[in-house]
Amino acid sequence: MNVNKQDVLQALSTISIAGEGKNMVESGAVTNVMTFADEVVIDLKIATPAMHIKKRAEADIIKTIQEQVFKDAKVQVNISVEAPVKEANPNLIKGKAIPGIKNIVAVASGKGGVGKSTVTANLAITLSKMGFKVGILDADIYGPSIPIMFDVALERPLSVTVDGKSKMKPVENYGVKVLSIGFFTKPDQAVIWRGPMAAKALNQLIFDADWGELDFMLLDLPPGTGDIHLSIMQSLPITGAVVVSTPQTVALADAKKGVAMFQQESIDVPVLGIVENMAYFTPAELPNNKYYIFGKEGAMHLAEDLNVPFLGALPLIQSIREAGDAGHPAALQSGTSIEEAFIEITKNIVQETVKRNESLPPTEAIKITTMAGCSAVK
Ligand SMILES: Nc1ncnc2c1ncn2[C@@H]1O[C@H](COP(=O)(O)OP(=O)(O)OP(=O)(O)O)[C@@H](O)[C@H]1O
Repeated sequence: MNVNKQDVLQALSTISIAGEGKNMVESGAVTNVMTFADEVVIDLKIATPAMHIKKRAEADIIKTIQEQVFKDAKVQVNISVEAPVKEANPNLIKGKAIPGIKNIVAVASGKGGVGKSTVTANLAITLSKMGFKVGILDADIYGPSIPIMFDVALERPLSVTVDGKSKMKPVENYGVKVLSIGFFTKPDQAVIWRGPMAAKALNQLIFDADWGELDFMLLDLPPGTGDIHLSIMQSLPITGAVVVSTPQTVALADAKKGVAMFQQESIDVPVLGIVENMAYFTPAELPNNKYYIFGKEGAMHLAEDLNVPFLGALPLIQSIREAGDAGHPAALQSGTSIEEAFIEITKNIVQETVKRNESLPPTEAIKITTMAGCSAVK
């Protein structure tokens, strides 16, 4: 008997390759059909090299042709594997994803002492007040100050067993989970870290800890732009970075280096924006007076020049320093202008995170913008 090519195609359009929706003719998997009397040769192109998929496709084709076209047909199936070319995704986050942790936001500064940890602590508290699940990983190996700001300096993470593995349980206060490199070093001991060593220690603090579900993990980075930063950035799946600077020229020059560090090819972490800290001084007794001690709007102009978002300004206020030192960050107090300033900055960071995560499922994007009370989603 002569097998008809159209009958073969008709039969093949009733079956599909395992895991694919469309039938194998419509999907383009069948690239050629040749018939010679009772012989049928099928060329098939599939996207996966898995042996069981190949075997199953071959068996299905033979069975279908013999059942639907001619029971004694001699069928030969030539299978080639052609994996689809993956499109480069600029939103792809590098590094191993951490189960349960949705966004890791690194907080950095070029220069030391500009208030990076203060911003991190208050940002975490504001996010938590908005209803997000938040953790801080204090990676500032030169001066881990988060435990003091959260009044947990004397605490130590406990060990818990999760799925048969022993894990560190972050210390928690004010609704924020905290792990700090400071929990494992002596306060008066100068620790000399090399980049890979610091990255390894941080990897343990992330992967060997029971963080649970987190919407945001804030990473308080050490100041500067060195080898340690490179190692940390390359080993963790960071969503984006916030750069803190004062308006002072020397701080701005270093902040510029900080932004450049995130943008360089080997790191390529999106910069969510710049926060201007100590933007002006306002004495408690003269709340309407602003003194631009470190210069005016320098970080704002830097953001414009570098074409990165400006996330907001924070005044230099004695109570911000006092609250941090007392282990009760200023943003915890409601109804103050400091709380308002932190809410504004936090909303902007959430908004930039949603924009950055364009691949975020819409429901998730709406959830996080609604929680922050902003409208990043069109
Ligand atoms: N807006 C502010 N108003 C008043 N004091 C502030 C403000 N921001 C930060 N400070 C104070 O400045 C000091 C340095 O702040 P912080 O430790 O947050 O800086 P840092 O950039 O994290 O420092 P490091 O380089 O050590 O990591 C702290 O005493 C802090 O309380």
